[in-house]
Amino acid sequence: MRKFPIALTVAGTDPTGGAGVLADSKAFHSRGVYGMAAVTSLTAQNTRGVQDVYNIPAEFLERQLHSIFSDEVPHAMKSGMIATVEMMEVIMETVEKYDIPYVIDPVMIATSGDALIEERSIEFLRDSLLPVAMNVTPNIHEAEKITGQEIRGEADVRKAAKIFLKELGLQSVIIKGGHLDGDAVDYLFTGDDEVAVGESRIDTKHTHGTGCTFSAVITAELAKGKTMEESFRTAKKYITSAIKNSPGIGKGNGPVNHFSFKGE
Ligand SMILES: Nc1ncnc2c1ncn2[C@@H]1O[C@H](COP(=O)(O)OP(=O)(O)O)[C@@H](O)[C@H]1O
Ligand SMILES: Cc1ncc(COP(=O)(O)O)c(N)n1
Repeated sequence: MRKFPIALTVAGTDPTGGAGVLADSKAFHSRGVYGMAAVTSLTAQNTRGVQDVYNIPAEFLERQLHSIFSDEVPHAMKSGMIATVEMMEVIMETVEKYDIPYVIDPVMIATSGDALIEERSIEFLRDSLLPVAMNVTPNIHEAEKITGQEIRGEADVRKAAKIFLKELGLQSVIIKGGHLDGDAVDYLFTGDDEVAVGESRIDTKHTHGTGCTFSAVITAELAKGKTMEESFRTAKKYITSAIKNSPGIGKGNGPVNHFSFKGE
């Protein structure tokens, strides 16, 4: 393990701490990694939904990233909610300049169903941002939006993965099956290799911030120098435990528990 692994998240805020940069930094900390955060949007949201969004001007995101990278280059970074094309451009330039492992959680809508990014950003994400990433972690809805393929089961997941790897220029993709029927199975595709990890579905409404947390754990593990497959397996164990032991905060879809996973 690196002596001081550093992971960076570039994402929005959730003032109730369930999703976005707060969830990410809790996950980084819990995995023994020093966390940094550059904020893309401030949201007014809670476990019941998103009440308002304020997008940070792209120039100010650029300043945050300059402050970080001119001082210390993180070992890995992730992004979550990136509402505008202008912010995506800034992130793309940073990743190209510093060439660090970069995981995209292609956040589009919140668990509550509220839209978090502009529709035109999806095209830029697909055509320009994805190719600079090491990995992307779409849920089923996001994978459908990006690939234009309907995903009903495992065979469709494989077809979509092929598009990510062969047409969109990704080295690897993790398609999360949290929204499919049956067990919660996630799939890592790297070239011709496929690793599927499934856990029994937990009957709960407390899944706010699961996608954020999952990709943050992957990023933390990559920052330590772990492989993509090792990082994926750790993230799956972490999120399962975090959902199982959710603290039951709020009146809606509550957050997960960052204290519960004790594994290596
Ligand atoms: N009810 C559940 N029981 C167990 N695991 C779940 C459940 N819901 C989601 N997960 C897992 O949480 C992670 C986030 O997945 P998903 O809900 O698909 O993404 P998102 O939060 O981006 O919508 C995945 O590892 C998924 O398998
Ligand atoms: C700032 C921010 N980023 C991401 C999400 C999505 O998280 P989830 O889909 O798990 O609710 C969110 N609700 N808010």
